[in-house]
Amino acid sequence: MASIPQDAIEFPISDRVFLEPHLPPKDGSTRSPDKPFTTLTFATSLDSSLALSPGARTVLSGPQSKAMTHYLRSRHDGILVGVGTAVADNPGLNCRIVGVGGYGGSGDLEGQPRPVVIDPAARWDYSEESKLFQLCRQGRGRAPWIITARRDLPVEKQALLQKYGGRFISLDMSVEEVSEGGKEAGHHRINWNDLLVVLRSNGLRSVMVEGGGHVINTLLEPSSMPLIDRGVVVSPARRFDESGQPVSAARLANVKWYPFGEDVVLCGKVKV
Ligand SMILES: NC(=O)C1=CN([C@@H]2O[C@H](COP(=O)(O)OP(=O)(O)OC[C@H]3O[C@@H](n4cnc5c(N)ncnc54)[C@H](O)[C@@H]3O)[C@@H](O)[C@H]2O)C=CC1
Ligand SMILES: Nc1nc(O)c(N)c(N[C@@H]2O[C@H](COP(=O)(O)O)[C@@H](O)[C@H]2O)n1
Repeated sequence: MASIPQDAIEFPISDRVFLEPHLPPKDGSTRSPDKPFTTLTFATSLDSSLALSPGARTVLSGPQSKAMTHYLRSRHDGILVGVGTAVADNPGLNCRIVGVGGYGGSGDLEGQPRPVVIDPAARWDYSEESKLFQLCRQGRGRAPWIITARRDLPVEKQALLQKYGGRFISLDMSVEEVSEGGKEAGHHRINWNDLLVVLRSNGLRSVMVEGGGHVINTLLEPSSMPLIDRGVVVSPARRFDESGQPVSAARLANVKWYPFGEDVVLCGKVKV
């Protein structure tokens, strides 16, 4: 057996049982033939925050639920975050569970998910020192795919990605005009259906969406929420019924709560 890095995490078999009904089927089958099984997962504090302040890397999960996150990662082909999270957290986006590739498993990257970063304007200023690429060099993680609307991609950025087996994937996105501090600005808006189709056509049979806030809130909008197979809710935009009364933005079916170390884990099926 290959040596196991010191940051490897154990996730006991007994703790895996409750998660199984919420996970992508092991045979790779999906509800829809052209899209991956999509799980939305994130940690939230009692006051419903993802982080202490916008863009601050914040550890909310206790050790057991962090281990659960890593186990979930091992069960998905891809992990998706927005560029806000990539910039704020400098994340590894790999899986540290003992037995996956790079953590005592086979020498290759078996069980290691593909990081996917939504970065419409290609603003993420990654380098050789970014944690993701350090892990690639150590054989403990895969290089990211970056989903972008930009066509004129910087050559050096492309070269660095390619060196580690990552790449940019171009996707058409609409641009929304918004007013920011009195100034007009254009914000890209991804079509989640298109994105999932592209990820499936690139070989991902399952995707775990981790955050951050903008990613979660747009995925939970009524038009894209049906694309989620499993997940929970944080703070999506308000919805109103025909008479203008506010209605809850998302509800879950088959809800299960599991006390887990110092945290509580909520799993469910998004009810459309
Ligand atoms: N507690 C948790 O489980 C997690 C917490 N976080 C936290 O979330 C914070 C980052 O959240 P945000 O700033 O909201 O950043 P984000 O990670 O949601 O990224 C936002 C950016 O990604 C792109 N993007 C996202 N959704 C898009 C869409 N539908 N269409 C087009 N482009 C899109 C845009 O460029 C946007 O500016 C950080 O503090 C991070 O630590 C992040 C992941 C998980
Ligand atoms: N499960 C979970 N709990 C928290 O408290 C978190 N802040 C996060 N964040 C997500 O994990 C990424 C960082 O971890 P790695 O370096 O990849 O191990 C971060 O980017 C968020 O996606 N998750």
